[in-house]
Amino acid sequence: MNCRPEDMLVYAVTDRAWLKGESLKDQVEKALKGGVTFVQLREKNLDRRLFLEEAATIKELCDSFHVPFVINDDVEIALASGADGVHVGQKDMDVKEARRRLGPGKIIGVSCKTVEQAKAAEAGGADYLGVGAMYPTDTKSDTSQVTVETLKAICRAVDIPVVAIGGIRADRIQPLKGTGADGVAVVSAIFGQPDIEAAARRLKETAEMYLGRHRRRKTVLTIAGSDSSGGAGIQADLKTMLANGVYGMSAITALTAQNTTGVSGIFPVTPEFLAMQIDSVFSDIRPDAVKIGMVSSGELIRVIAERLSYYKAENIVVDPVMISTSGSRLLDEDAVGALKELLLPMAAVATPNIPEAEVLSGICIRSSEDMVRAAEIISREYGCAVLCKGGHRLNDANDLLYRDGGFCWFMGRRIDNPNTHGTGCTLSSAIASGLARGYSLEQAVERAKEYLSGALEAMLDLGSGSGPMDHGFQIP
Ligand SMILES: Nc1ncnc2c1ncn2[C@@H]1O[C@H](COP(=O)(O)OP(=O)(O)OP(=O)(O)O)[C@@H](O)[C@H]1O
Ligand SMILES: Cc1ncc(CO)c(N)n1
Ligand SMILES: [Mg+2]
Repeated sequence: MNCRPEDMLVYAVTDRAWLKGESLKDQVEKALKGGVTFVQLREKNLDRRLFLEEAATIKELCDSFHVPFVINDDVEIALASGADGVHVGQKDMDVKEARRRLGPGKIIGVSCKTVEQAKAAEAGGADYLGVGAMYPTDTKSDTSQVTVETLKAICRAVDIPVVAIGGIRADRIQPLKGTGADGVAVVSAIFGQPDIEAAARRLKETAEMYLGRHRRRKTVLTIAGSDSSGGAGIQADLKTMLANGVYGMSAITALTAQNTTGVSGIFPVTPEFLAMQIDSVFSDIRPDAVKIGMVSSGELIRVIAERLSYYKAENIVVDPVMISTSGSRLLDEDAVGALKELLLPMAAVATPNIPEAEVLSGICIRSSEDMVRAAEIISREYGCAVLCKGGHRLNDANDLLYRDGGFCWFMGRRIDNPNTHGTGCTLSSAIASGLARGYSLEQAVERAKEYLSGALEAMLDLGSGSGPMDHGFQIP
């Protein structure tokens, strides 16, 4: 599925009729600042050259806000502008033909009024449905109304996200509560308002109030050590998960007596007790993703691998913690083999720092090229994606993701902050949070780096050593 329920929450459809002298770009930017989660460019009579120009402009803007962008009806403009997809009506191009032309990676939305139309659209490959008109609307005069009961029946009948559309305003959202709709698509309730940004924000708050509750909060389990100073380990993980919009849970592998200057003691739990913690969580609240941090011994690693395999855990992020920022060994040397053979093959992604990547790959890393080679060796050897983190480099904070034979760089501006305790724990937990919420690995890494940079830029300065970050920083 290329789009997620949360993308539908506030779906803005443009309408040139509301421009009133400002550009469409300015209007859409205000809507994006107000928090709209999806944008559709709808043009019915615009010259095609201008249509394409407008589409390319809005696409660039939406990309900068990480908001999906589709074109109404016109597949060719969608392809030419690089839009994320199209939205087609019942009288427009058939969804299967649209899929044939757009390919698997694009979003296709389909307008529906009945359960039969909805099921046919889903079967044809639609990624979401637009259902309406829920109320009388000026935007589309030739459309009949859909009842709340029909909307509810459609939401029950399909698994793909559903957005309600047609004459919707903030004061008309409450009747949609409990239908299962994932959000509302609006035109004049945003673009026809004097303060577009404020209108978008009010719609989002109202939609979250009445429609957000049925979308289950995503959950993430961290299996890691406790850092008494709160800057790394499960403490950093849980703070990071909260800040990244998921519900965090923890199974503790070891207690560490630790602060910003070092680790003065490690008290591992027994394998039996670690298994009990994992079982307690999975038997009651299934995690949508799992982050594995500090695991000090091979026997604890074996228990984790066995339990996660039993539960068929998904979206596993393995942070191969070996040495703390303060230089203390956190993984027994004889456990490296178990980590490689048992945990890496289960991982959606492993996130070694440079020293850890050297241990796992067996090569020295002195350059960007070495980072690529090391990540490739680990990825090919253990079958997982590998994000080789660049925090230990001097001039930048670029991280290298290697997966399926290809690689890409995530550029990071070097932040002049000596307090980097827990950066690795924080990044891997933020990645797990993104995977739990349905982002792709690349999107999850990008959002995680954005979060981490903000938490570093907050310049928290605690302790006499390399201090923790400000996890309370919220990304937009
Ligand atoms: N000074 C910095 N400025 C910007 N980003 C940084 C900085 N230091 C680290 N990072 C980023 O933080 C993330 C973690 O990288 P790092 O190499 O610090 O991991 P780590 O050594 O495993 O951390 P930890 O010591 O917490 O285990 C990476 O995305 C890296 O690019
Ligand atoms: C408990 C714990 N896990 C991970 C790290 C890595 O920084 C740390 N310092 N402490
Ligand atoms: Mg680390």
